[in-house]
Amino acid sequence: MSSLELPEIDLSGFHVTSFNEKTWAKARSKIAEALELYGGFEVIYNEVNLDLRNDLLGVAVPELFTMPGASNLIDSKELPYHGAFFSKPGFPFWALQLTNPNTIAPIQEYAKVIWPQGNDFFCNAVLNYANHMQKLIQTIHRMILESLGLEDHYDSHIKSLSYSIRFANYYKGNKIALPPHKDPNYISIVCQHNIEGLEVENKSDEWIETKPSKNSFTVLVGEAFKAWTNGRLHVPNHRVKLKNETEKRYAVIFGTVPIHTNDMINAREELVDEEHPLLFKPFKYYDYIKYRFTDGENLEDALKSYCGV
Ligand SMILES: O=C(O)CCC(=O)C(=O)O
Ligand SMILES: [Fe+2]
Repeated sequence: MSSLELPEIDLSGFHVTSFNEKTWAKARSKIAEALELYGGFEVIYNEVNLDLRNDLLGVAVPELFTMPGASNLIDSKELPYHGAFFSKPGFPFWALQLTNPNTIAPIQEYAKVIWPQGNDFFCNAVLNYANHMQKLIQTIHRMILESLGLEDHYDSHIKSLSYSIRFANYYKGNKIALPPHKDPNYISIVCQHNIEGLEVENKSDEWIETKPSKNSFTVLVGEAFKAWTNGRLHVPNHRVKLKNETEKRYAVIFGTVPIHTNDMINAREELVDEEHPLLFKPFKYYDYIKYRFTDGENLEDALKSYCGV
C-alpha cells in the first residue's frame, strides 16, 4: 500500500451482536491505526450488494434530483447542513438531507414532499441502505470505543445518537466541486457511485484520492467525535475534485449525529487528565452547526474557535 491510499478494512459480516473475538480484535486494531494516521479508511462491506447500490445511486437519487418537488425541501435557515437542503455558493453542488432514515415513516414523509403520490422504490432503497449502514456504523463506533477503553459506555453512547443520510449531486462546473472541509458530526460513511472524486488530506497535507470499489465505502471521523474523545481522534479535511467538469456525480453520505437538538457534547472524563487537558468546553452540537455555517464558515478550525479551551 502506498502512503497515498487509505487503508482498506473488511467489516463484512461484523456486527456488535455477533462477532468472532479474533477477527474482531484484528479489525479493531486496524481501525485504530487507520484513524491515527488518516482519520478515516476505506471499508469493505458486502452486505450492501451491487443491486442495492445501483437502486440507490443509479436510480433513486438521480431521479430525486430531477424532481421539481425537491425544491420544496429547501428550508435550511434554521439548521444549515442538517436542514433538508444544503449547498455551497459558488460550487456546483447541492445536497438533500434526511434525518432518521432507519424507519419507514420519516422517509415516506420526506418522499411525499417530492412525489405526492409516494415513491415506494425510493423509500425501500433508502430504508434498506440505511439499515445496513446503521449496523456498520455501530460496529465502527463500538470498535473505536473499545480502542479507547470506553466499551462500558457503548450502550449509552449509541442511545445518544441518531442517524442522517445526505444525497449529494454535483453538476457541471468547477473541478473542485466541494471545497476542503471537516464533517461536524461523529462519523460519516460516503458511498460514491460511477464517478469518484472524494479526496482526503493526510497529515503531511497531501491529498489522497479515494479508490472505492463496488463493495467499499469511505469512513471519515467528524468533529463531534473529536470533541467527545477530547482530541484523541484526528478529523481529516476532505474535498470533492472532479476529473471531468461536465460529469454529473452522485454520492450518499450516512452519518451519526446527536439525537436531540439540545444535547451537549462533553468530553469523556476518562480521557481528560494532566497529560490530556480538556480541549473543548461542553457545547450544544446544533448551536455549533449554526455557527459553523455562518460566522465560522471560513475559519481554519471552527470548532476550536467556537469552544476551544
Ligand atoms: O460527495 C462526496 O464524496 C463527499 C461529500 C462530503 O464530504 C460531504 O457531504 O460532507
Ligand atoms: Fe464531508
